[in-house]
Amino acid sequence: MMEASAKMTILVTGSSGFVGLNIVEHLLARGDDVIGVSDRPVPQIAALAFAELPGRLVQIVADVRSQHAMQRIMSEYGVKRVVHAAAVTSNTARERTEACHTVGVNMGGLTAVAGAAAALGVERFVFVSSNAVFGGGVPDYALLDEDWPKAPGTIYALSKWTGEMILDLLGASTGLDWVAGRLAGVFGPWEYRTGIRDFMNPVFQANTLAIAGRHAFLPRRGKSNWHFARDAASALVTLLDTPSHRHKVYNLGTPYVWSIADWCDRLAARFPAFQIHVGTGDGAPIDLYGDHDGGILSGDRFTQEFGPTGRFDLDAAFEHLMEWQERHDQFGLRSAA
Ligand SMILES: O=C(O)[C@H]1O[C@H](OP(=O)(O)OP(=O)(O)OC[C@H]2O[C@@H](n3ccc(=O)[nH]c3=O)[C@H](O)[C@@H]2O)[C@H](O)[C@@H](O)[C@H]1O
Repeated sequence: MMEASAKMTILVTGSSGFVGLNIVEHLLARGDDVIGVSDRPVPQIAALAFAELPGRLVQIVADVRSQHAMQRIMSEYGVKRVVHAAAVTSNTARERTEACHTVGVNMGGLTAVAGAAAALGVERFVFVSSNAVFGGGVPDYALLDEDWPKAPGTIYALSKWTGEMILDLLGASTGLDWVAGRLAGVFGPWEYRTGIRDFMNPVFQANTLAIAGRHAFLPRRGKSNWHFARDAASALVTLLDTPSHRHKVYNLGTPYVWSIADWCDRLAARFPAFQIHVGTGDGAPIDLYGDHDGGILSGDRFTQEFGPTGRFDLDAAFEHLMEWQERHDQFGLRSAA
């Protein structure tokens, strides 16, 4: 059962990151006040867009590893609920080369933020986890349930899985009402981490519209299980709104495979003057009509309990991303159309 929405003050860590920005936007749009905490400020373009929304955003640059700092912030602003999305994310240089830092931020940061929330009796805590906990050895496009064997293949993945266990212990000893949403690969608005050349965010150059992907992540064949950022944020906020969840962990993603060719057809129809080039970040071509080459499908438990929020609606996602790019004129879309 979801609670009737009354205006609230919600703390979002990692508020300047890709997923965090989508969560913040969702909350501000429905009128909640957000205390955004991260180690860098929200990009100016996002801050300007968010200023037009009904909710109010207070930005604080702070170290999520400091329980003292987190507790002071929560206490000062009367924070009732927390979404913890700050992390050293996967496939970044730091994650690959500084394991100690990744462990410190992802496990230490989680423990500090959750510890502060527990100490203050915050009513709900959502942890942004990852389906990386399952590792790479899963069957192609199997619909994984939450209890599928874990096999973290990186320190990042291990830090997310351990994070869930930390919360389990902390919840048992303090009564903290926590829940984890394990994200699948996410794409969409506010993707700044890898720059604008990210999967499905088209880049307009001369008369070519390039869709270039994040190295290892982009399927080389024409199917995908990627999850639209707005849907991911909406699913996480649904978990935030729900008291005493039936389960502690939810895989969040699309429960089915969708076609990159369908996405490209829409782009071609929208921008007939452009040639469309589709390739991976390293220049390798993608066979748009080929068979799939693996991925994890998830979101079944979420969909059964909360409805279709976790499903991927290709048309809605396409229109939303086009509208977002038009609004922010990210890629010279106005001159391109
Ligand atoms: O897909 C996923 O599975 C991932 O999705 C999300 O990552 P993204 O949003 O894609 O990553 P990114 O854009 O790099 O933002 C990181 C944010 O953390 C902040 N951050 C980082 C390090 C630090 O020490 N302190 C800090 O505040 C930093 O300032 C920024 O605001 C989840 O948040 C992640 O937990 C993981 O589950």
